Amino acid sequence: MTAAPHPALELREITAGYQRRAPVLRQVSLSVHEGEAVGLLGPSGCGKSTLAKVAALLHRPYAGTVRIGGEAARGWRHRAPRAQRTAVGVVFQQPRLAADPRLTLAALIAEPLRATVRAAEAAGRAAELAEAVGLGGDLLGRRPHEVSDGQLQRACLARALALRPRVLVCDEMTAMLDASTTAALVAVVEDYRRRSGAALLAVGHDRTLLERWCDRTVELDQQSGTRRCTAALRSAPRAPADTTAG
Ligand SMILES: Nc1ncnc2c1ncn2[C@@H]1O[C@H](COP(=O)(O)OP(=O)(O)OP(=O)(O)O)[C@@H](O)[C@H]1O
Repeated sequence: MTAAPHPALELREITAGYQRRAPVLRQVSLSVHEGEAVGLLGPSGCGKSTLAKVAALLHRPYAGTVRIGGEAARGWRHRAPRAQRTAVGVVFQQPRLAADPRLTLAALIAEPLRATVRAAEAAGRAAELAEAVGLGGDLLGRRPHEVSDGQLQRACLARALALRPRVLVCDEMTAMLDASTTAALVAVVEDYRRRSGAALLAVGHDRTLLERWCDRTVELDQQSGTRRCTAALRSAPRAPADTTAG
């Protein structure tokens, strides 16, 4: 009998927030397996983005364990080992806050590659990634303020995929986008997942989208009576018979 594979992403009993005595998340556990897509829903302010940041090794929890591919996180933010940092790609809701305004879209996409490959190779790969996310070559020389939110989000997704992450965290990636751009970006993520077997944690408010997109959804609940919301997870399977993003 072979042992069950480690989840691609495992969050175990995570307690996290911004004040140790009143954490936003209390002992929240969630696993996402290789090739699996999990949608994370819940009311505004209950801690979805906080959990996403913990999963992306960008926010250190007060307690609990994060495992990427079975290996416990060995640091947070820039102190995380490069191999662990690059194993998780992340796309945020607001591309203008996430993207360095000084960089062209080409440089933005290529930046994560520059540590490992020569500039010319990084530029070539950035052009391929841009094409994969539907970003016209004529836009690659522009800076964030010269493109739309949807175009900039496409560049941010291309950047997140540049190092071929084993886990992709999309924190309200499509919240600011119209239906056709949403469908296009979901299709890019799905194509990447199908080819790579990567795990997806997709955070959002759009229940219909996440129930169609993901294999299952989990819900962070707000417990009434607490000053801050405390999370408990409920799980639901994918909506039947519908596998495409609307
Ligand atoms: N940097 C911060 N410093 C202090 N408190 C914060 C910080 N970021 C978030 N919070 C608080 O932590 C709680 C959870 O925030 P979080 O952004 O994780 O919620 P969310 O479920 O993603 O909300 P939304 O759906 O509105 O995006 C909120 O009460 C929020 O005000």
